[in-house]
Amino acid sequence: MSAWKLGIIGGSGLYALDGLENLREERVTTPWGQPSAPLVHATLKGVELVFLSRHDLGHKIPPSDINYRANIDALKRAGVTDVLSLSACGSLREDLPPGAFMVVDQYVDRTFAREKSFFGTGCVAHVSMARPVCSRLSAMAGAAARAAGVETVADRGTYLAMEGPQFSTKAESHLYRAWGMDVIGMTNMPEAKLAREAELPYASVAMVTDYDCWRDDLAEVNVTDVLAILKSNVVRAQELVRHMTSAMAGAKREPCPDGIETVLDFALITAPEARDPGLLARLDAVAGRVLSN
Ligand SMILES: CSC[C@H]1O[C@H](OP(=O)(O)O)[C@H](O)[C@@H]1O
Ligand SMILES: Nc1ncnc2[nH]cnc12
Repeated sequence: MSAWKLGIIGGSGLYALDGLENLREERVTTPWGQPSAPLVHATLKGVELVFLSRHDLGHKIPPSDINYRANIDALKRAGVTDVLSLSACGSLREDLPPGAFMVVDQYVDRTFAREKSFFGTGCVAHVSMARPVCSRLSAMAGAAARAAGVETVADRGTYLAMEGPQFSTKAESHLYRAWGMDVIGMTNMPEAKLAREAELPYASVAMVTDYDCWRDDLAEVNVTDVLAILKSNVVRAQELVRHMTSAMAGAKREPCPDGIETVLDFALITAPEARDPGLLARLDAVAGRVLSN
């Protein structure tokens, strides 16, 4: 058994994983409230994984109501070493058609109605988000997407996170293209920021379902069309996960090459005597490594 323990956050259309072994469902709560769904502990190709459905079975939770803090805290408590996010997205680029997968390497966060940090009054921290994803996990995700037979795989690109739940106006869609954004979605922020605060290496595969609404020659994005494309994307995402765990089974896990597992060494600013014991207690999983002595 390798030392990898992969956390997988499944987005729209991906409410469960196929082919899991030694499956055990666990309903947990965290100091931040309840995660979106029960954690599914399992093995795949001999690698331990923990699956969490972001919107819950039946797609009950909208992007703004997802308890991102509870989701990341729960995965951290479950002992995952790495987190892979699988998400539907709209494309802002002609050469990323529906069915293409993009491994995200940058974000622009335009969300505004979500809790974005584990830290706050009584324990202030500022982590770097300059390089928001884990380069090793992202490279593995790109290789696994190709091995899964995905025709168009982009190894990098910027994901614009919008608040939603409404899709964008044409003016917004054109603006984001002018900004050089590649894909658009509603969930990767603050998820990626919180994973970083929790010192969890995070990678995200954005699976294109539509061209949003910037193309005048095509119908504007709507849920019915998204669902039709999602079905085939999800089959390939399941295959991607199988290839990813195969690669992990064959490679001993070394510490994250980007130093993500120790970012809090350089992030806490509140003097020890000024820290709020109540907040410190809630941070036991996320920041216990640096706060426990
Ligand atoms: C069903 S279309 C809009 C919905 O899909 C994406 O969700 P996820 O990132 O969890 O796959 C998008 O962000 C919206 O929440
Ligand atoms: N066009 C779009 N905008 C935001 N989120 C999406 N998820 C899938 N397609 C999307």
